[in-house]
Amino acid sequence: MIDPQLRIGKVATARNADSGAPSATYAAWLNTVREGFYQKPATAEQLEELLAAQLADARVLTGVWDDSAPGSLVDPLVPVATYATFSKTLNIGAALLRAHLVTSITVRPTHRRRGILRELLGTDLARAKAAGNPVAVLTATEATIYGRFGFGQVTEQQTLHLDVRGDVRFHAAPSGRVVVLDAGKLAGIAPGIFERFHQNQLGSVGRQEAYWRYATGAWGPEGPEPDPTHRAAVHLDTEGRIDGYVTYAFTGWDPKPITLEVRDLVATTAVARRELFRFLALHDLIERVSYPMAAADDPLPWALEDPARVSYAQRGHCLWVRVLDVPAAFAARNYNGTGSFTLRVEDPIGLTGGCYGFGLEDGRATVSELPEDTVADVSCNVSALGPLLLGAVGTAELAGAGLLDPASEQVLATLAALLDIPGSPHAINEF
Ligand SMILES: CC(=O)SCCNC(=O)CCNC(=O)[C@H](O)C(C)(C)COP(=O)(O)OP(=O)(O)OC[C@H]1O[C@@H](n2cnc3c(N)ncnc32)[C@H](O)[C@@H]1OP(=O)(O)O
Repeated sequence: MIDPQLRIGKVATARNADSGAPSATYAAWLNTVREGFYQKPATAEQLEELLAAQLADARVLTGVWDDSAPGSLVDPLVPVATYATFSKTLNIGAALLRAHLVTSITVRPTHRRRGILRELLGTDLARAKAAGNPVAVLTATEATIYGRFGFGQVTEQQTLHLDVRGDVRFHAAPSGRVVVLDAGKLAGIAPGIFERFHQNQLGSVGRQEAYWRYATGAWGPEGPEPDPTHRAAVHLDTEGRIDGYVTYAFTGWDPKPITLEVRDLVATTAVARRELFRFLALHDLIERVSYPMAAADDPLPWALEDPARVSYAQRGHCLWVRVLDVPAAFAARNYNGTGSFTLRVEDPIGLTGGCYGFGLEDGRATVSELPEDTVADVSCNVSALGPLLLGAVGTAELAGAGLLDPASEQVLATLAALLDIPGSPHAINEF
């Protein structure tokens, strides 16, 4: 429960009836989010852009207002906390699972540690479960916040630096061709290429509208305004079909090394990805290509005669997954072969706790809730279910980390044989 003078409500995205402009309530909400992440207030043009993008995402916006604040000092439209959600899909290997995306959480310093986040997230996750979402996902600012709410980290990201001084040699001969194009042309290309990537990449999350605006350079790193430094190229396969794109920018002659920064790189095949990196490496006068969304096990070094040209920085957590419906989520993933086991889940906020029976046949599962007093083969906290669902790490590693508690070594070996499937989850977006 939060303080009684705090009022939680939805923020209408409806436009002002007379002017058609974003409403004052929306503007106050949005600028509170921006303040929470230390961004400048949005201009009228930026507000318009951001509202249009959030409408395209069909976001549900929530605010918390403190009615006890002195009216002479504070605009009553300005909330003390913000919260937003929208709906996309999460690739769990065998299926795209409907996912409840949580974002834009801010609580003003004057109202922190009074349970506002707990109230907003707890209520929202219960609603998301009731609405039939098997999972909720978010990207977190700090790794220590969301485990207590049942989220588990499933992907990492790091910045890849490719030293492109001299001749960068690849093992494979060039394949297909790369075409540099006006970034505006990506409006009709980027969503389809990403969708093909998303269908095949374990851990990928559907992208919000903002990504298509970034792709064309209509939005830049500084926010929703055109970015004249933005460049784009596509890769065409040997049949002339577009199978990947990259957007990038020159970051200036200082500081050194002189860098070409990748804004986004989406490839539907390993060859397209390799060829887009080859294209980036071919730029004269550039010393380094930098790519911020590399996976923990990025394959690029394997493509190079000199893998030591690749180095990494800023490794950190990216995607966090919270299972809301164990039977629905786990019946949708792949397994190895045939077998059975029982799993007990502890859920401190009471959404998924209980005992579940897994019946596996030829790699597919039927998962059902069992009586509370069932003896379980393995038990875990709900926060281990995200990594378990996506195979973010092996079952033995999860147990070794203290996140999974098997009844015996034999049970662990059986679980590893059934659950450990090839592939590592990776997401190339933030939200
Ligand atoms: C998905 C996203 O939007 S990620 C972005 C999150 N937002 C930010 O980082 C912006 C700056 N930070 C904030 O606005 C706030 O400090 C928030 C949102 C992180 C926390 O909001 P609060 O209302 O203060 O959290 P609340 O009081 O409900 O705390 C809930 C629990 O989380 C813990 N917690 C809160 N913030 C943090 C933190 N930064 N690090 C670790 N634990 C935290 C609290 O200790 C509490 O734990 P407990 O209930 O187990 O004792």
